[in-house]
Amino acid sequence: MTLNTPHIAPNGAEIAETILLPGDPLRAKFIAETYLENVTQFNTVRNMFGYTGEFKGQKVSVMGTGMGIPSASLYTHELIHFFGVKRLIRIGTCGGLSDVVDTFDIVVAASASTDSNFMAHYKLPGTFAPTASWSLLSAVAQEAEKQGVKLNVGNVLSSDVFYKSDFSDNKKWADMGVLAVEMETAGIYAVAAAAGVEALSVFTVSDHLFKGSDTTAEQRETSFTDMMELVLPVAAGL
Ligand SMILES: O=P(O)(O)O[C@H]1O[C@H](CO)[C@@H](O)[C@H]1O
Ligand SMILES: O=c1cc[nH]c(=O)[nH]1
Repeated sequence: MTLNTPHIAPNGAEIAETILLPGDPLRAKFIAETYLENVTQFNTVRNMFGYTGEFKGQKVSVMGTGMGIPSASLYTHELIHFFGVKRLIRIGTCGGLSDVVDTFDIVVAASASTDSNFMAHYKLPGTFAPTASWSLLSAVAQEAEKQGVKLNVGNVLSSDVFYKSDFSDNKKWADMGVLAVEMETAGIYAVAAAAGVEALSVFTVSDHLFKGSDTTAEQRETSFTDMMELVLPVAAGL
């Protein structure tokens, strides 16, 4: 039976139980073309490209989520509930907030604060704390140790607002020890938690909101490659 949803139409093509989720669908295409073998494209709806291939013989999918919690939570819901995805690894960019983080560092979200109202729809009798899967987080930490890669593991802010009307809001999150800002993780962690599946977000710091960044194309390329080399063996369960 071929199952399609309003936003994902594989027409019978396989989606792996583990999926990498960049925000940008063109980045999903680049990852499939650069790192995976025996690739098939499983989604083109709204140009939110999705692919399944193999990394060292193990099936892995990769698909864009778009930007923001409404978009990312919609795709992760469909991937989990209609296509049987069990492990979701967001691979994104983020803006550095904390002093301990520098541009091009790798950040791993152990947890995600948010200014979004998304959690309200769960109607919980309190405040939900979106948290990473320990098995994915510990696997990435072990892989980083093996590769000698430095990680910044902690809380990130998943914000609904890229251009804040009051820039000092960023400082308030930084003062709470929040490492970096991005726009999807709290929603992805909540959707995964509600479904009892695993999720983790890993980022490269593309800019720092309080430190000047004088960056080169080569540095950007290297930091992306470092993140991919860290995450791919984990996604493939190697
Ligand atoms: O690089 P991606 O994964 O899209 O992530 C970050 O970049 C976008 C904003 O430019 C937001 O989606 C934010 O979360
Ligand atoms: O969401 C994001 C991503 C990168 N840089 C930012 O400042 N915000």
